[in-house]
Amino acid sequence: MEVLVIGGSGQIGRELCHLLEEAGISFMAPDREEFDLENHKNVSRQIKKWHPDIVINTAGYRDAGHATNEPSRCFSINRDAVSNLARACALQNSALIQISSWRVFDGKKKEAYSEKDTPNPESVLGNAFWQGEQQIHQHCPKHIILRLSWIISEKGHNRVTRLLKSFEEEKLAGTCPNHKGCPTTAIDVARVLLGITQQISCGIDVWGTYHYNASETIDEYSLAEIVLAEASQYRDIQIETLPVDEKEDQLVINASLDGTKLKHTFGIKPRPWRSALAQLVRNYYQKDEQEEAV
Ligand SMILES: NC(=O)C1=CN([C@@H]2O[C@H](COP(=O)(O)OP(=O)(O)OC[C@H]3O[C@@H](n4cnc5c(N)ncnc54)[C@H](OP(=O)(O)O)[C@@H]3O)[C@@H](O)[C@H]2O)C=CC1
Ligand SMILES: Cc1cn([C@H]2C[C@H](O)[C@@H](COP(=O)(O)OP(=O)(O)O[C@H]3O[C@@H](C)C(=O)[C@@H](O)[C@H]3O)O2)c(=O)[nH]c1=O
Repeated sequence: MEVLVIGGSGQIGRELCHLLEEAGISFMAPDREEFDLENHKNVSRQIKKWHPDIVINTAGYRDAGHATNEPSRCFSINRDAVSNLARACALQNSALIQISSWRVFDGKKKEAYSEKDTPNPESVLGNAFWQGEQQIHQHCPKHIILRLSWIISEKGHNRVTRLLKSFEEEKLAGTCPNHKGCPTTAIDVARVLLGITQQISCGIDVWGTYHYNASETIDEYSLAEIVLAEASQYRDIQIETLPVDEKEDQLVINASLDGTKLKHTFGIKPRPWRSALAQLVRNYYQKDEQEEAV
C-alpha cells in the first residue's frame, strides 16, 4: 500500500507521518513547493505521478479571520483544489481521506454535532470546507471526510501555544466562556487517520463522513484557566485573572462533535485530552529549555 500525505509539515500531517513510519506503511509526503494545492493543474499531475492507493489531505486553509479578507484564496485551497484532488483520485482509483472542520455547522446546537446534522456554515472558512466536501461527494466515491474540532499540539499555531505565548509576553487575549469545543491533540487525530487507513487497506467499505474529537467538551475560558495552571508549574506567571472577550462572547458557539459513528464503524474511541494537555505544556517548556542549553 502506498499513501500520499499532503500537508506533512502541518500539526496533523507531521504526527501522521511519524505514525505511518512507525507502522511500517510506505508513504510520500511532498512539501508545499512540490505539491502546492493552489496550483490546480499540478494537483492531478501529482496524483498521476505518485499513483497512491490512499491520499490523505491534511493541508488546508485554516485561519477563519484571514479567510474573511481573502475568500478567494480560502476557496481556492479548501474547495477548488479539493475538487481537483477528488477528481484525480477517482481517475486513479485512489481513496481520498480529507480533513474538514466543525465550521461546516453554525455552532448553535446545544449538543455535539452528529453526521446527521445538516451543515449551515456561517463563515467563509466554513463555507469553503462545506463546498469542498460536496465536491468530494460528487466526484470521488471512495472517500472519507473527517471533521475535527479544536486541534492542539506543542508545535504550530493553536489555542494552547497562543495562550502560552501570551502568558510569556503578558499580552493576554480575551477568551469566551460561551465558545465550546473539544481540544484534540494532533497526535490523537493522527492515530485516528492511521486506524482509518489500515481498515481501508483491508478493503472494508466504510466510505462517508465521520466526526472525531477528544472525549470532553470545555469552554475557551476554562481551557485558558487550565493552561495557565499547567504553565504555572514551569514558569512564574503573575496573572490573577484571565480576561473575557466580551464582544465575541455575545455569541454562543458549540464546536463539539459526536464521534459515535466513527467508534461504531472503526472501533476508534475518543480519548480524553486533560493528561495529553499537561504533557503538551510540559514538552513546550522542556523544548524551550533544551533550545536555551544549546
Ligand atoms: N487546527 C485546527 O484546529 C483545525 C484544523 N482543521 C483543518 O485540518 C487541516 C490541518 O490542520 P493543521 O494541521 O492544524 O494545519 P497547519 O496549519 O498546522 O498545517 C497546514 C498544512 O497545510 C499546508 N498547506 C497550506 N496551504 C497549502 C497549499 N496551498 N498547498 C499545499 N499545502 C498547503 C501547510 O504547508 P506549509 O507548512 O508549507 O505552510 C501545512 O503543511 C487544515 O485543513 C485545517 O483547516 C480542521 C479543524 C480544526
Ligand atoms: C488564528 C488566530 C486566532 N486567534 C483567536 C481568535 C479566536 O478567538 C480563537 C480561536 O481561533 P480559531 O478558531 O480561528 O483558531 P484555531 O483554533 O487555531 O484553528 C482553527 O482551525 C480551523 C480550521 C477551524 O475549524 C477552527 O475551529 C479552529 O479550530 O483564537 C488569535 O488570537 N490569533 C490567531 O492568530
